[in-house]
Amino acid sequence: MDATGVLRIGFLGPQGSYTHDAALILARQLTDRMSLPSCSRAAFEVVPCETIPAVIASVATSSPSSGHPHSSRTMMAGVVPIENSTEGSVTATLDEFVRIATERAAAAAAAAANAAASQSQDQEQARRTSVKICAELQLPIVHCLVQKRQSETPTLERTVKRVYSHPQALAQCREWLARNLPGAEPVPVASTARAAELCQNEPDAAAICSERCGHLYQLDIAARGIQDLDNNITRFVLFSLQDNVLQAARNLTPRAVLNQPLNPNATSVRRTFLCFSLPHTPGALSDVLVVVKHHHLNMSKIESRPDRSTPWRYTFLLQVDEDLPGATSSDSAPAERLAVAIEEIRASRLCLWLDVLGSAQLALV
Ligand SMILES: O=C(O)C(=O)C[C@]1(C(=O)O)C=C[C@@H](O)C=C1
Repeated sequence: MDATGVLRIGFLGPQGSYTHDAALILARQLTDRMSLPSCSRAAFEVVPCETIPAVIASVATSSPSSGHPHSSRTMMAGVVPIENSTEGSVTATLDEFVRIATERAAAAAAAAANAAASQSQDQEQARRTSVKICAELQLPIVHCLVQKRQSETPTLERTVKRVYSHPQALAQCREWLARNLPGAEPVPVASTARAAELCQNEPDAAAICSERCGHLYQLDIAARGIQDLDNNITRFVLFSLQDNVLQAARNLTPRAVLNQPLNPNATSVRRTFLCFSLPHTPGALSDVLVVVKHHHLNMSKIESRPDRSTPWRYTFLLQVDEDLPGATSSDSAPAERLAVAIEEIRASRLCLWLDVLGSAQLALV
């Protein structure tokens, strides 16, 4: 909670974006966990930001560690999309987390070497130092084509010259657009809700967004379920640098369907997000992966992002799930195995640096 007792959570806005849906679900489930004994539920406020970097910056820079401990406008946490099952990674999100990990690693190296970094650098690094991913939510994504309300119902072909949406949403509907609106120009904008907002004033434009978003901006729903794959799911992550949020989120296994009773027998797995840089030597990546394998940890995703300081060099993001069906009962507890694996990678200096971006509990229903 901030000074006003309200949990403020930033999200990629404006209102009506899919990230808004995710932020509302996560905020409700998180505040249920944070409720004080005397009241039923802590209050929350979800706050729209214009871009993914802005969501992350709002959390990293308005925290108590930024020197404003009593600010009533503290952004306690943020929600951003990280991956879609059809189109893959949300690179803007990955690049922001890579930036945080890189700065944190540099700060740790400077502290270790007792380097005399300038004060302003220290402050900038300190702000981002403890941002951690702490929960993951997966939402089914069903896209609609929406248009400004019109009195008659003209055909799509004749009326739509431009289709606004977030690049991920345009890509998830690529085949539908080619089949149904071959003459319309796809126009990428910051979010699906921003797209809906834009086409409120443009009769010859359409937007791709959710049905809720179309209604929110009082638009006509011209077509429903236009994503190319029926099974279209986006993963969102909650992140924070506040101890009470990180603590409350620790065992949170967020569900997309709110009123669904929790299955008491559902098992859950802990997912940890690692980020590292490697020496440019043969076998460097495989040496790290061998450690993960030896400790019976399940690598669920690997991704490399360009290192912005040197062309053709990369930083790696690794997702490790602490449960593997092949692990035997004689193995130590999964969390312990992960800690040992990380320690081994660090002690053997297999990476130039390695940062733990955070962990999230996932329900296996
Ligand atoms: O534009 C939005 O509504 C978002 O919340 C972003 C986003 C994304 O980046 O993947 C979220 C879910 C869908 O996959 C499409 C767009």
